[in-house]
Parts: sequence; C-alpha cells; structure tokens
Amino acid sequence: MHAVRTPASPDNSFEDFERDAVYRAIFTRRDVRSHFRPDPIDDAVLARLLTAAHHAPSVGFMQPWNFVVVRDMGRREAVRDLFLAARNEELPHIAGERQALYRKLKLEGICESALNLCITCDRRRSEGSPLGRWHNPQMDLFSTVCAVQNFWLAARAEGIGVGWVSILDADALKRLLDIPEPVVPIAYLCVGHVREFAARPDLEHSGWASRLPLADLIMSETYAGAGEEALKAACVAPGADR
Ligand SMILES: Cc1cc2c(cc1C)N(C[C@H](O)[C@H](O)[C@H](O)COP(=O)(O)O)c1[nH]c(=O)[nH]c(=O)c1N2
Repeated sequence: MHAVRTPASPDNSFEDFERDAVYRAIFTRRDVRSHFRPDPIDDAVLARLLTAAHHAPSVGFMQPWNFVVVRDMGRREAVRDLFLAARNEELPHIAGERQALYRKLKLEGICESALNLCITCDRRRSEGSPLGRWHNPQMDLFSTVCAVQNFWLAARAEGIGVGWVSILDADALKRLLDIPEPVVPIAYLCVGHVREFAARPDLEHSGWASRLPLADLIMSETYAGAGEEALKAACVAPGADR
C-alpha cells in the first residue's frame, strides 16, 4: 500500500521531516469526544487506518485482533445507553469533591462521530503454541492495545479523531455486538472527522488532571533508584515534554 523508502542515512534513521511528522502525530494526537463532524470517512482512509493497526507488534506474531465496524445508529444509541448506565455506576466511586466535575465531563462521542469501531482480542488465536505467553498469558491483550495505538496515531496523521470509551460494561457490550465468549472487547472507539484537535487533553483543560513531570517517572537501575540526572534534565528540554 505504501512504498517503503530505502533509508538515506547509514544509521537507518528517518529524514528530519519524517521524524518530525512521527513526533507531531504523537504530540498532537488527542482523545476526541466533543469536536466530531458527522461527515463519513472514506473507506480508503479507514482501510489505511486498519492496515496501520494490523501492522502492530503482537506476541508470537499472534495478531489477536478483529475490527468490528459499527455504523448503525440504533446500535450506537444502544451502546450510548450502556455508557450512561456505566457512568452512573462509576460516579459513586469517584471522590466526593470531584463528582460534580465528573458529571460535567464529556466522556464519549458515540453518536456524534462518523462511526464506531470495537477492537477485540481473540484469546484462542495462538492456542497450542503460546510463544511469549506461557508465563504472561495477558500479552495478547497488550498486543491488541498496540494495534489500538497504531490506529490512533495513523488517524491523527489522516486528520481523523478517535475517542476511546471504556465506561462500558464489557459483558453487555459483547452481547450487543455478538462477540463470542473467548473474545475480549479491548477498545470501543468513536472515530470521525473533527472540527479541531484540542491543544491539550480535555481532562487537563477541565482541571481533572495534568501531565506528570517525566523526570519524576525515571528511576535508575531499580524501581527505587535515584540518579540519571543528565537524562532527567534532557527530558525537560524545550519541546521534549509537549
Ligand atoms: C485505556 C483507555 C481508556 C480510556 C481513555 C484512554 C485510554 C488509554 N480515555 C482517554 C483519556 O482520558 C485520555 O487519553 C487522557 O485524558 C489524555 O488525553 P489525550 O489522549 O492526550 O487527549 C477515555 N476518555 C473518555 O472520555 N472516556 C473514556 O471512557 C476513556 N477511556
């Protein structure tokens, strides 16, 4: 689909403009809930995004994912009802002083987006040959999350917004989408063209949370280890923590 260029550089690194484009996708990707436009996504574009997802890394090259495209508005309204019920169940578990803010947050764009996409993990796909999963059977789930992130970043590059809705009862969602028992719905995504990509995460803008300083998250040698001061200083250099 895309020609693979022979690297110009002897160390296989990208040209500057290519590297900048990768970082631009990473730093300007947003979880989109409120800026969706209703116009449809071209199938050729959606196919590129799904191809990007399908080229994610996976344990034992298991490729455990499937992609359930949900366009029907009746079904999406039913998912939205699941969201509303799940939000009511989640609310009492939010610290009391934050519940008013939680209620005000826009946390999904299920019906406003062009389409919904459920990315699933079929846990049976490496049955009998669990390369990389024998000690850590959850690696198939993690592999599927890699596919979600590929989709999300490729979508940003295409100007398409993605919002992940996890405030859903997984069993109810499985029934609604006829997902068989050994298959796990990993990500329910709202996908569509957007009016804009916000400069900051919505949850930062609303005062819910802010980005932690990267330097505080780096340890040296062990989880308790101090050090790596030069690396930490480099992390707060202009542009490194957008
Ligand atoms: C696994 C998982 C699950 C969810 C999310 C993300 C991820 C990774 N996020 C989006 C999340 O709030 C968002 O990524 C952060 O607030 C950071 O914002 P940006 O993604 O950088 O815009 C999310 N957002 C939302 O409005 N409703 C939701 O149910 C969820 N669920």
